[in-house]
Amino acid sequence: MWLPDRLLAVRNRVLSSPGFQRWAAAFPFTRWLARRRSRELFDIVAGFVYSQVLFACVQLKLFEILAEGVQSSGHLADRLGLPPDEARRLLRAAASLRLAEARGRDRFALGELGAAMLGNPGIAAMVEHHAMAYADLQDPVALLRGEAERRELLKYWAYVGSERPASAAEHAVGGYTELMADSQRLIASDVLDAYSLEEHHCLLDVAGGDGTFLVTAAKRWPHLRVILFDLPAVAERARARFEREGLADRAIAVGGDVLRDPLPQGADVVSLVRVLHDHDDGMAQSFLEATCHALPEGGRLLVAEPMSGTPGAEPIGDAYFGFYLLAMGSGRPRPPVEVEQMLRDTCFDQVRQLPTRRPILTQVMVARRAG
Ligand SMILES: C[S@@+](CC[C@H](N)C(=O)[O-])C[C@H]1O[C@@H](n2cnc3c(N)ncnc32)[C@H](O)[C@@H]1O
Repeated sequence: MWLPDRLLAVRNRVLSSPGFQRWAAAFPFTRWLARRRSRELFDIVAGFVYSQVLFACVQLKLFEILAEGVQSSGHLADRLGLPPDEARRLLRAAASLRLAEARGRDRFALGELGAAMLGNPGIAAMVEHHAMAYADLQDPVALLRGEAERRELLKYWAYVGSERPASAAEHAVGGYTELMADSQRLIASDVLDAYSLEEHHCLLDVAGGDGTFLVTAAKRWPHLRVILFDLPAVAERARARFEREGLADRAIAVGGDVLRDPLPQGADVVSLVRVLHDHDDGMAQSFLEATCHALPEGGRLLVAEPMSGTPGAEPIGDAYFGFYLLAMGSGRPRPPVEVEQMLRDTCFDQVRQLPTRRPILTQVMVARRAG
């Protein structure tokens, strides 16, 4: 065995020995580390229960109620429609997770994380739709083996596994399009802070959802024309959005299927935001090839999505998106080096990864359309 592997095996043998664990928990210099390790492990063990506490808070609109001010648990029980003891149980659980905050013996206020939830309504929408993801993830081994029976997310994401996604009706795309729009608000500004469109004249957002990303870009750069391409029922929503935002003179929405229809011409920069990781390798490559045909030589491609192995956000890319996309039935988070290779294998060069404010939300890569 290679020396580092042998050392790793020794470390793991020591860490898993009950005698060592007892000693480390008692010894003053290792006690803090032992406590941190056991807390980290317990957080993983209990993660589902923590999520369900949050789910209950969101469903009962606890954060909105607490935002009105400090209240007694009895008063909160009435407002939440819960028996007093169970309201207290929920409030204490929420306080332990910093979603709420205990004030005195029996009064509660909004906690730090509850306040952050209120500021980002997209997170609450995500929490509510997780009911489907968790139903699908009930038997992860069956999912990994391709033997799972329940597939709620597959129905929710109407385009996944569909032969003719372009024929998806409005009611089939409405749910996921709204969910994406809610979370896109957080992402768009980080992406556009990482890459300025000042020097570009026309941005084509492929699979751009309801246009939230393009609206943010168009408002930031008043000279910029923007084109959205998505499935017809989704593009229709974007068209209405552009009109509502007063952008109809420089924003258009085109409906179609990236894999069958030509993309609109005329853009000098194309974006794929949270698109590649949604698709298995062959399909993701086809999306990239379509963008090659839409861009002139020297045009730029922006790829923005959470990626595998992001320092400080490893569990988001690899555990959360890895298993979410498994349950959805398509795609996988890729490390930047793989995304770069896919870009080079199509028509792109000068691939660069750009730093983003919150890599936990998205990574950004920019590449040049080669000749
Ligand atoms: C995960 S969402 C991302 C939406 C948006 N870019 C964002 O980040 O909010 C993926 C988008 O791809 C679109 N899409 C999926 N397959 C497509 C296809 N074959 N042609 C065109 N759009 C497609 C979906 O309708 C959806 O809007």
